[in-house]
Amino acid sequence: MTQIRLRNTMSRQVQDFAPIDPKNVRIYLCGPTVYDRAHLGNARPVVVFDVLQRLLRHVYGESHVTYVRNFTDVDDKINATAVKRREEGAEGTLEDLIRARTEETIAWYHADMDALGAARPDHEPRATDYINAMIAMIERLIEGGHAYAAEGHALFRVRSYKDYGRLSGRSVDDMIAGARVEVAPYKEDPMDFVLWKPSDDGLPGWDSPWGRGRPGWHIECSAMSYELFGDSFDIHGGGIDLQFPHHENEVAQSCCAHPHGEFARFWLHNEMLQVEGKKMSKSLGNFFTVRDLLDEGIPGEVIRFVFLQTHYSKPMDWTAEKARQAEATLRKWRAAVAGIEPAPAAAPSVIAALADDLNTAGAIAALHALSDPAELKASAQMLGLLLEDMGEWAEAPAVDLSAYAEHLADLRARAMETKDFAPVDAMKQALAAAGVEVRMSKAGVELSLKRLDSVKTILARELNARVREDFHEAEAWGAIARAMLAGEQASQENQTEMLTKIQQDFLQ
Ligand SMILES: Nc1ncnc2c1ncn2[C@@H]1O[C@H](COP(=O)(O)OP(=O)(O)OP(=O)(O)O)[C@@H](O)[C@H]1O
Ligand SMILES: [Zn+2]
Repeated sequence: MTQIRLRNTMSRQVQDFAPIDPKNVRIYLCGPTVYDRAHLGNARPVVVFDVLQRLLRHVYGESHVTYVRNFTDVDDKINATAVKRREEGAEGTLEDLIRARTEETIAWYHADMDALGAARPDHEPRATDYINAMIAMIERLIEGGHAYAAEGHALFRVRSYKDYGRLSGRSVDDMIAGARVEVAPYKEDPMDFVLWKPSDDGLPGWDSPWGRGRPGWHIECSAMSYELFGDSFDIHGGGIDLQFPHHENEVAQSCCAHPHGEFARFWLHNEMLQVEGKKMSKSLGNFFTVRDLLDEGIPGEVIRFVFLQTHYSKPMDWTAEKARQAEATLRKWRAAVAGIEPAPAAAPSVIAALADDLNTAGAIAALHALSDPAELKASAQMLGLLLEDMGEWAEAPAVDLSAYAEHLADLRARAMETKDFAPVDAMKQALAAAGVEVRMSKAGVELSLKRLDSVKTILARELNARVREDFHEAEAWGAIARAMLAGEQASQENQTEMLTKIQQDFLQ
């Protein structure tokens, strides 16, 4: 049997993975708070853990894995949207409006993650369906001296758990010194965190021994994983941004409520999708959604491929160039495997890479080396690529390069007379920069396409060159753009319209 090795955040080491019960390997992934569309960063854990569950099913058997990903549907931001809708005249109670908002967001989430080829988990528990389990867990914590009630709240007594800080490698005293804790009059200690808090009238709440209120975020995952998995399970995952405090607090709650269990044996954290060195996040506002990319015509499979080219433990950026290259590779592979049945087994090289702490980049490199299309298909499917139901792609735009070649040949003929080769050089450079490979010899001009930037990008470069008063370069970009537009059979009118629009955009 393949030995899977995984980096365990708890031990900070890559360890051999052995499930508690090989007939039921259990993974829990912290899911989204369903108040809005998922941004691209939110999709990274989904893709990473989708590959992990595929690998586990491959090794332990299709039906021997239980994959759980929750929906957090108790949240101030959800409430705020519902309140706003009610103020705008929407009908129904606040509960109805909240439910409508979460249903809507869950449907978007499913559609977006389906488009990335991520299999739906076996269970998708919603926090609001587990309130009683959360209350029961808090009561156990209070009985055990690990929590206390104060002013309508229930709080976890952090000093009662000696291993607090082990997962994130922080000491309680450092945390206090760093003052990253909220001081509140009802807390015994500033480190203590909320298990239950009162709800204002007019906001959703549930009756509890501490009054009408709602659960804190951390207790949700502890209670839902306990209900579905019991006191010990195999792998707990999420983004590295959740390591502290969310996961640290989950460990404290679960281990204190069920001291005979181990809670999660392995902790796996994916690094962040970044934008210019910063985490993509709603709060920083530096985000775009998965839907934005899909609407731009970027297939979900391309998004998945781009994610998998970086190891999950490394930060990464999204770039248009990465997407372009991923698309080119996938087009090539899709053509190679069209109509072919996948081989019965994936290539050992691909499995070996994945088993080595989910080395997805290594697995992709191994895919490139496969020559049998049936094996390529079976192996790519291990990564959730080349799946049957990912839909047809639009044809790649056929680009006729003859117009460019003719233009370049004309320029060269003219340069032979004038002895001014600057226009030829400018055109060659522009073509290369736009993604066209140029070879010129006595016999003629030979062009081949590696990729081609959009007309809009090219026209922006033309304007840029004009602003710099580099007229040869500007002329070269202009020639490329005209040839492209002609290739796309844009009417003369369209060309002018497009040019004007782009000039306006550019000059803003
Ligand atoms: N930039 C990112 N890169 C990778 N994973 C991320 C990123 N941002 C959030 N995640 C992960 O997405 C999952 C869902 O998180 P959650 O719903 O709490 O995010 P959010 O609150 O909408 O995001 P934000 O962090 O932008 O406020 C979590 O596992 C989280 O770790
Ligand atoms: Zn969680």
